[in-house]
Amino acid sequence: MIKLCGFGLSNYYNKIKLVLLEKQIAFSEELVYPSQDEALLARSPLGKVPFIETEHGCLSESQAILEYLEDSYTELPLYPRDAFQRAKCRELIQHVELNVELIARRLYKAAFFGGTASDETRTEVRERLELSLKGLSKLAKFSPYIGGNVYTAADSVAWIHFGLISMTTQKMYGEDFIAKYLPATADYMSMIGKRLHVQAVAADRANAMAEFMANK
Ligand SMILES: N[C@@H](CCC(=O)N[C@@H](CS)C(=O)NCC(=O)O)C(=O)O
Repeated sequence: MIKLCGFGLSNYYNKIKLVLLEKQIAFSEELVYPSQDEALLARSPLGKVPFIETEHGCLSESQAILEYLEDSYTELPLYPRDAFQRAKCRELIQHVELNVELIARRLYKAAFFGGTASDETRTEVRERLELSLKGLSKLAKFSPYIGGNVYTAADSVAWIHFGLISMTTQKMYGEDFIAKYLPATADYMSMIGKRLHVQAVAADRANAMAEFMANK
């Protein structure tokens, strides 16, 4: 059985958890926090989460994990069948993660964990986020799903990251950039939020947050 390793506040961990649930793949979970411990580095080379344990060995990087799950468990596909549409789905995921989430990530410490961000960082992140979100607004369809009329892996990814990015920009700039540049996300997020497995992930994440706050 697949073992998913990481912690419930991690957006990339929750991305894979949601994919496992949507594809109805049996899995167990192991609570693992990122670190540079040798024991962890042997399982995840940068000490990051998530990673999964499979019968073949460990696998890190959430997108490699998602594609492994998609290739190995074909019954409930999360990518379209058509090659071009599959590529469009991957294109959306790449834009959300590389051009938006990874940029916003530079502010997470300052926004949520008592860190600081210089004025230069704040300005640079703002400019890059605004450009990227304008670009994403040209790609995202929200009709009603992000890539069109079928729920795909890109929706699992978008739902997970959009919420966190909204909170980050509200905290850092007093403005929700996701709502500003992707206004259709208001209806979209509440529609996706009604899905059974999305609700399960959201509930587990809320518990993880309560635990984190209690131990702060
Ligand atoms: N590209 C990685 C990103 C994973 C990632 O950044 N995970 C965070 C937790 S959400 C982490 O482990 N951070 C610790 C670190 O950067 O050292 C993936 O898609 O799996």
